[in-house]
Amino acid sequence: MPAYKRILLKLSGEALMGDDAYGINRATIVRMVQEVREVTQMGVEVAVVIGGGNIFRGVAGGSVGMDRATADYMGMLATVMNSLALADTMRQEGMIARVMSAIGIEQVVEPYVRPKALQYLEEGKVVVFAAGTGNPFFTTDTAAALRGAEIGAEIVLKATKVDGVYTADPKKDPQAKRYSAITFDEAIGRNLQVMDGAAFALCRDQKLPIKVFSIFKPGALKRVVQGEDEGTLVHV
Ligand SMILES: Nc1ncnc2c1ncn2[C@@H]1O[C@H](COP(=O)(O)OP(=O)(O)OP(=O)(O)O)[C@@H](O)[C@H]1O
Ligand SMILES: O=c1ccn([C@@H]2O[C@H](COP(=O)(O)O)[C@@H](O)[C@H]2O)c(=O)[nH]1
Repeated sequence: MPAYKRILLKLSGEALMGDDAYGINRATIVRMVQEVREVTQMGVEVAVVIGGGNIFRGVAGGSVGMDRATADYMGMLATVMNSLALADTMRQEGMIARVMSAIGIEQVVEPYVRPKALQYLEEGKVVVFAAGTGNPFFTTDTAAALRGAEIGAEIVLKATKVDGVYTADPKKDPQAKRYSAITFDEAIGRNLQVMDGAAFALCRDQKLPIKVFSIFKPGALKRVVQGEDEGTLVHV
């Protein structure tokens, strides 16, 4: 029995690489999609935001001398590519998905129109929100918070490379301890970098909880959706 009727799932772009150095690993994207399918089969309405870190990060482009806003637009276009790959894999796995872009690219995908997105969700289609917020200087974490709030999702699920929120970055500090739950104020106050501050602040203001869990752990998404103890809950 699912604990939620509608979720916003934020999928790590970087995780799409699997063991490759760059791009989209076929086996990885298929496995991710199969996990999403399991959840849709439980009757949960699923909207997805996928990152672009496997292809391009604006902040990295900016740091090597590119104009930051231009680099960020390239990052947003990277998320469009990932979204197309995700929706196509969903189609191959027997699901119906629609990609909606926050930046105009109409020959490729339809634009984001909130009522249309709501209609798709009510019809049981998976909606993939591409191009982040459509604005530079943001990330897809903030896009997930924004779209999650707009569509009335009950929770934002951040499926990432680590299995929760830690006292420090667990990839850098082996002594870091995982929280099973943490408030938004604490996460913001401690400057925990697992998600950007804008995303935390938006979810806090909208009282939209976030669950952070590992995208690499088989069955973790299903357990989260069933309300089981998995990852870290960030709450008001
Ligand atoms: N306090 C913390 N707790 C957990 N993870 C942290 C913390 N601080 C930093 N991190 C890092 O944050 C990363 C997750 O955020 P990030 O935005 O980089 O990934 P993503 O959303 O999975 O990727 P993408 O941007 O490609 O979609 C983790 O891989 C982890 O190393
Ligand atoms: O609203 C947004 C979302 C993303 N970007 C740019 O895209 C890249 C990739 O997104 P990640 O969340 O880092 O995976 C990001 O680094 C930004 O450069 C953006 O500008 N606005």
